[in-house]
Amino acid sequence: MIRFENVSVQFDQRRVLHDISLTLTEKRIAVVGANGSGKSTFVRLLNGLQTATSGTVTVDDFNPAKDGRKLRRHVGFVFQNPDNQIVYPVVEEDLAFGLKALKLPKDEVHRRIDEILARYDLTDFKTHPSHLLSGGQKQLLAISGVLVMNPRYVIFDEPTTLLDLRNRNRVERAIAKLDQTVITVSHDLDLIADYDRVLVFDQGKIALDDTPANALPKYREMMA
Ligand SMILES: Nc1ncnc2c1ncn2[C@@H]1O[C@H](COP(=O)(O)OP(=O)(O)OP(=O)(O)O)[C@@H](O)[C@H]1O
Repeated sequence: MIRFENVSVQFDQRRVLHDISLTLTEKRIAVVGANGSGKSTFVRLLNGLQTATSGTVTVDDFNPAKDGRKLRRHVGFVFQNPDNQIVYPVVEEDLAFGLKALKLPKDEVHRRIDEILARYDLTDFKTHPSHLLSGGQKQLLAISGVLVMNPRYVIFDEPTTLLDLRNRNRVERAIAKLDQTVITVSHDLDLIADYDRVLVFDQGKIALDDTPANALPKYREMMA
């Protein structure tokens, strides 16, 4: 369970999140809103990439402000641009990178890597240079690098923005199949149309908190 209690975030003199209080228990939660409304700041609070200026964030038994390292294994984060996420020059090395910190037996490391490559049709690219993958394959590799760690939550920050329609659809299907709790920031409203809950951000506050069926038509009106 995720809980925000009176959470605000301020950069210099500017408040970008205002006194957010909520509890998240749903399996698929979408975060939408205009550019600069605070969506990324909100989700970055969930794995300690961002700390609250005031208030408390709790993710299960973790306090992201204090348990950053442990929490990053519990809460995986997929960035918009996979180039910011893929750090090693060869596909299998990139997947092994995070796993090293878990100190797993070698055969378990290989098993997890082979399983995730197979899941996303990347097996043939196991020993390929990561930077030569297509944009869609890179995004799937970035997702694989997060999932191979078996996180409890996966956050996607605009996962389809840079993709063509075919790869967008692949990523949509990949997200839909996940067992984890998923929190997705997106401007792609079709991507989140069947989610359980939508949080609509407006100038650092939650303007709407509802099902997609109720929230999205109102959001479209807000943006008209
Ligand atoms: N590290 C930072 N230092 C200063 N200002 C920041 C920082 N991070 C974000 N901001 C500012 O906070 C506000 C909210 O940014 P945020 O990235 O959370 O918005 P967003 O809703 O995710 O926007 P977008 O849809 O454009 O990605 C913006 O005005 C942004 O410029």
